[in-house]
Amino acid sequence: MTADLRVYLVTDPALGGERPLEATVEAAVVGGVTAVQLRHKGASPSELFVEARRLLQVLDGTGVPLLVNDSLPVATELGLGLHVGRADPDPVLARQVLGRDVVIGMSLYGGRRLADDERSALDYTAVGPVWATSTKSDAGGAVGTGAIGATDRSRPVVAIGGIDPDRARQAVAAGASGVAVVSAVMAAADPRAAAAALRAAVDEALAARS
Ligand SMILES: Cc1ncc(COP(=O)(O)OP(=O)(O)O)c(N)n1
Ligand SMILES: Cc1ncsc1CCOP(=O)(O)O
Ligand SMILES: [Mg+2]
Repeated sequence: MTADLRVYLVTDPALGGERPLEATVEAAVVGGVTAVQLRHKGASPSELFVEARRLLQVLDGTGVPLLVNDSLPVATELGLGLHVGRADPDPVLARQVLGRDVVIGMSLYGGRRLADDERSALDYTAVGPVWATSTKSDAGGAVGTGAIGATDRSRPVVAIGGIDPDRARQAVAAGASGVAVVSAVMAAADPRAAAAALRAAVDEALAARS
């Protein structure tokens, strides 16, 4: 499936204070987020189901796809896209289970190349952390924008890790199709404005590239 990944919001329940998750996502979509991933490490499948259903309501009619992090059962049950990493479900199996109509992406670490079957299963890959981040404690050190160009580019590449609008511009200039952000939107006082600033930066950098 072709996905618009220009500004890809990855959620984190630990950020945003008292503000409900749905309120942040709704504002971020108004601001210009083009894809949303429900990421809630440590949540039980039933918690993920509840949260995903709420986010589906928020996204209904917007055209913005919802993915879930790590959980093939939740993606399968609710017809969501899926993001997987190193120790997660195999994307080739996930594609067989989920079909062609949802977005599937995978984190690529250490310059790993894609096998042919992975390439055809995946809609995008993610590289990071491009800049240092405190959002994911096991993310490792910053890999820098050079890693974007060095990543297998047979699928669209999304940059993640420490992204703000200025860095979003740099990531796109280095070859990314879009940026994935957690704290820049989830922890923002005004998530709509934060998303709009990121979207403007990405669109500007994409236009400058073409
Ligand atoms: C868009 C995007 N990029 C990278 C990740 C990280 O995935 P992973 O390496 O599996 O780590 P966890 O998110 O599961 O902690 C992501 N979720 N989304
Ligand atoms: C989930 C994930 N994967 C690599 S870095 C990261 C966290 C990025 O969070 P932030 O945008 O707050 O730096
Ligand atoms: Mg994972």
